[in-house]
Amino acid sequence: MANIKERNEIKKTVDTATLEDKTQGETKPEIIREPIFKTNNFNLWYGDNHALQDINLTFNKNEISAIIGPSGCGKSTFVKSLNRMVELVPIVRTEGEILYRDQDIFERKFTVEELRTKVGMVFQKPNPFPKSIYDNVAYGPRVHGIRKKQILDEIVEKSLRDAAIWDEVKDRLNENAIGLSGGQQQRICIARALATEPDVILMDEPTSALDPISTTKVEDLMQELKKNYSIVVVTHNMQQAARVSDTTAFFYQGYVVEHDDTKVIFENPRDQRTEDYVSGRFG
Ligand SMILES: Nc1ncnc2c1ncn2[C@@H]1O[C@H](COP(=O)(O)OP(=O)(O)OP(=O)(O)O)[C@@H](O)[C@H]1O
Repeated sequence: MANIKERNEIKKTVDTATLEDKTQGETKPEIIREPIFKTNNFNLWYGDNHALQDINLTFNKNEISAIIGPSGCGKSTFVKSLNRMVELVPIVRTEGEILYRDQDIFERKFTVEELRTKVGMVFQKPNPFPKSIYDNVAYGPRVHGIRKKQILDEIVEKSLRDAAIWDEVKDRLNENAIGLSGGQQQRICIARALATEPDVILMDEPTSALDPISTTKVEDLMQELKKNYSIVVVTHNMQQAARVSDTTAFFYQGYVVEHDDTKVIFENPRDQRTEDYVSGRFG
């Protein structure tokens, strides 16, 4: 096992460079990891409660980045900081930087609306509007001023296809979305998030209210989506993090204990607390 310094060096190389493996005399496809989000000493307080402490994380484009950790450690708070939704809580105060594509999301010139168009969110409990399936998906584009039926039709179909639910709902687009199963509702919510053409999708425990079959569908969908989007997912389900994610960050009591490739976090973690958590010794 490489020592910490060596492993940091390896990680640095992987994070910033183009990798070529010529060990077998052949060149493997290049792996380029391009940062999409980077936080620099990010801190957050709810009143006096210092809920996030010196968070330094980098998430890469076209990867699934998982956030794990025991209840109350700040996972949801962190993910809601990435699209500034957390600021809806009036007692919130933040310090430090969150860079989205190298741009500080707290800078004046970057509006919250612009940020949330680029960084969509899917919640724990499917929350479709009590409207038709069509109107749920067309909602965001309409807010952005798209009125032409033909364009809306195209966006709705593409979003539902990308969310892997088109075949199930194409003949009932005018039915109320509330009448769908939980798993279908969650994919409608994913389609709704996709309809505004985001770059990043934040998912806060997207399958915790779903049955195992729906969970598998959403996990398969995440694998498809990462080809075109970047995903940050909070999960309580360790197997899910291990199955779907490229990197995993382990949060504990408001700070990041360890962030690395998911394989390392689950098979060879540096920190005893990570080892104890991923092996189910506490949680
Ligand atoms: N709206 C809020 N107002 C005040 N404090 C809050 C609020 N939301 C969260 N907190 C506090 O911030 C800390 C982190 O909570 P958070 O919900 O981010 O944790 P979590 O890891 O997502 O937990 P869980 O896994 O149970 O969802 C906790 O101490 C919590 O009590």
